[in-house]
Amino acid sequence: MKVYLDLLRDIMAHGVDKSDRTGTGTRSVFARQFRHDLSEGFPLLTTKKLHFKSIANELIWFLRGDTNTAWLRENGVSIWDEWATEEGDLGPIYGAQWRSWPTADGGAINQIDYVIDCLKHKPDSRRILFHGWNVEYLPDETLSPQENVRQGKMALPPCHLLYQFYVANGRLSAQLYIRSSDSFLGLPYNLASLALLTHMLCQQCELEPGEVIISTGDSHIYSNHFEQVETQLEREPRALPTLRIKRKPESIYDYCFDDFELVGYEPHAHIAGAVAI
Ligand SMILES: Nc1nc(=O)c2c([nH]1)NC[C@@H]1CN(c3ccc(C(=O)N[C@@H](CCC(=O)O)C(=O)O)cc3)CN21
Ligand SMILES: O=c1ccn([C@H]2C[C@H](O)[C@@H](COP(=O)(O)O)O2)c(=O)[nH]1
Repeated sequence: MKVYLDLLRDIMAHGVDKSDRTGTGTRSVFARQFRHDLSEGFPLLTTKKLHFKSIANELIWFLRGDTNTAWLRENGVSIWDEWATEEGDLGPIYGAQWRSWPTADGGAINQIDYVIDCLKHKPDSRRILFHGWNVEYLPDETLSPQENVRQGKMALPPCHLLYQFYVANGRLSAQLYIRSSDSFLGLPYNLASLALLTHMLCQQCELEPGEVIISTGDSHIYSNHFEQVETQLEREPRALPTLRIKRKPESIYDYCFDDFELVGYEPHAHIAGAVAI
């Protein structure tokens, strides 16, 4: 993933050192974009080993509309634990907004159903998107994630916000806007997750995978990840794996981790880095 490594180089070389909410400190640039053609392989980093199980299960969990960590924990994923209440609640984060964006009359809108319907019946639409930034439920930054959840707010405001889809010549492309991007830890997850979602939508809607495009707002590297980033930049990228989906589930909501197989994933060793809370 040269495009990803180029972004890391760009941030290290041109970034401004800024303070941040977590008190860690970041080096940051604003507004970047990179793209990857899915016919060239599945965009899972090879310059460090990624835990694909966490990535796939997090996406399945979002699609379930789930916002409690219990299901994630049962499925071996701990990446959301630090922000959850003792009961595992995270407030109305991603899954809630994707699957049941609340309406003024007490109803809910399933934005994923809307996207699938567009892809099947109106693929030329310029309105094929879903959004997570529901301002009514954004947290109060002066309170902890857990206090926000207890007040009915999100534990964290969404980072990967806006997913837009585009069909041309039977190929589905997807662009994701990430307002704030932890480029060492979060971004590799966001990229692989976007690619996986695109593959799933292709299978469900009988389309071929096109490009994935990531556009980032505040694109940062935390100061306690600089060393890890340097290590990664010294490594030679390897061939990307390919994704095989072993069966066609009945709907986008029926995938499980075992449906996916990564063929030829031979990354460099994992590089640990602390997550800023
Ligand atoms: N600072 C920060 N960065 C993020 O990327 C992030 C947040 N906060 N808060 C909410 C979610 C949770 N996400 C996370 C949280 C932790 C890891 C992480 O520690 N990943 C390790 C492996 C951990 C594992 O798979 O169990 C890694 O090396 O990738 C990744 C994404 C993405 N988000
Ligand atoms: O999917 C995700 C979720 C979170 N992040 C990162 C981006 C920031 O480093 C933090 C969120 O802090 P804010 O102060 O709310 O921006 O989490 C990510 O990169 N990807």
